[in-house]
Amino acid sequence: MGQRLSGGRSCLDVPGRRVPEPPPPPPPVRRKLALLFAMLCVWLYMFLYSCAGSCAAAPGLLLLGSGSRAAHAPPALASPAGDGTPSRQSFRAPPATLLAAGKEMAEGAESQEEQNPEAPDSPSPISSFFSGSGTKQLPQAIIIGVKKGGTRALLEFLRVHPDVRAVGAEPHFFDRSYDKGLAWYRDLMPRTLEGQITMEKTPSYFVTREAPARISAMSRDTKLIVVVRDPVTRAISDYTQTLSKRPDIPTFESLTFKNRSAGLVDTSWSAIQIGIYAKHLELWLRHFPLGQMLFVSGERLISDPAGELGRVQDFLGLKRIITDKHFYFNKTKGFPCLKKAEGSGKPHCLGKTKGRTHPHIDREVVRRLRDFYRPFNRKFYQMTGLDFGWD
Ligand SMILES: Nc1ncnc2c1ncn2[C@@H]1O[C@H](COP(=O)(O)OS(=O)(=O)O)[C@@H](OP(=O)(O)O)[C@H]1O
Repeated sequence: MGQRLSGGRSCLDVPGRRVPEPPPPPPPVRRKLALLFAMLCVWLYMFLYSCAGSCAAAPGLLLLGSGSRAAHAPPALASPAGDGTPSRQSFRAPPATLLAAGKEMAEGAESQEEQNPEAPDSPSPISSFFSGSGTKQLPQAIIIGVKKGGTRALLEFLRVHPDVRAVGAEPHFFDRSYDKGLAWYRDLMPRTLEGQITMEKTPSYFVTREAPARISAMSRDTKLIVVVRDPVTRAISDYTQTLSKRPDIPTFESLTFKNRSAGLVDTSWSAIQIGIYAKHLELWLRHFPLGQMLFVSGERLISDPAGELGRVQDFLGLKRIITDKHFYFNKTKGFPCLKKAEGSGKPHCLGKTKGRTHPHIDREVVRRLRDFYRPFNRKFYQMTGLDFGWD
């Protein structure tokens, strides 16, 4: 008698013969497996595609999928053609004029930020994996100043954001290399995906007479960030930097005055001139509305980095991803540091050239300088609508 596999009669039921090997899984099961496999492939592809930009900027895979690109895209800067060609271009210009000139001995070599290890252009392994994706865009946001304000700290902190891609070194395009043209400038930029913001920082732009018109010619929509710091401390910081390179320069006290007994401050010394923020800001306001500029407190960037970063992310139209969870206070360094740096994912403080010990400055000179800056500071508070509390 034939064996029955199921309750009903089967055409395989042959009387007197054994049932052959069990048949392969019925077609619906195989189809389901194939469908599952296909879905897995599609999901994997979408996952890799969506994280391409985020991974490239994020400290590690922990931030994957946290991107907010499309929802927080900045105003488009790209040309109507979408190839990043700016709508208004300006090529071949004479060299820019530094407003803050003079006292050559205590200037010059220090007009450029020292090469520092926290400003790598070399991408992380993940970034390298995705380096072929995206296109190079002109920056939509620039940290234009001020020198010694805390500009490197701000950029390094911002780079943690998956939607921010920034060039590591200072390009100095709008002050020193403008004649090289916008195509040259754009080529310095990292690749970005749609919705990611391209940024750079060059603090000397804030005191470069030609910079406002030139940036506006690139794009009137460029967002400008200025990190400001008490101009007296800033001047001492500036001097300290120069002193570290040229220990033979005159004292801060002697460089500060044209005539010390008369109390006449030397405004031609760049260390002094850069801190007259109201005067520089006037030039920018001829080309940009105030609302397109964000003033970051250099002091609060140290005391409350997450708070200042919150303001910056809002200004850039970014989701608030960088929070106090990203920072810790390093007692040895005496500054906030990143728990996970962009690229390495390891704890990271800024290098030795940031956070130097300042030399002692005669109290009377500091007092005179405070008196000198007070009216300019007040004007600056008035213009920006922000009281930085330096007086
Ligand atoms: N987190 C953190 N770590 C280290 N340093 C910090 C940080 N936040 C702000 N700062 C302050 O940044 C000052 C240097 O400013 P900049 O980066 O704008 O300098 S530069 O113009 O690019 O040379 C630097 O000035 P000095 O202290 O005078 O060296 C620092 O006070």
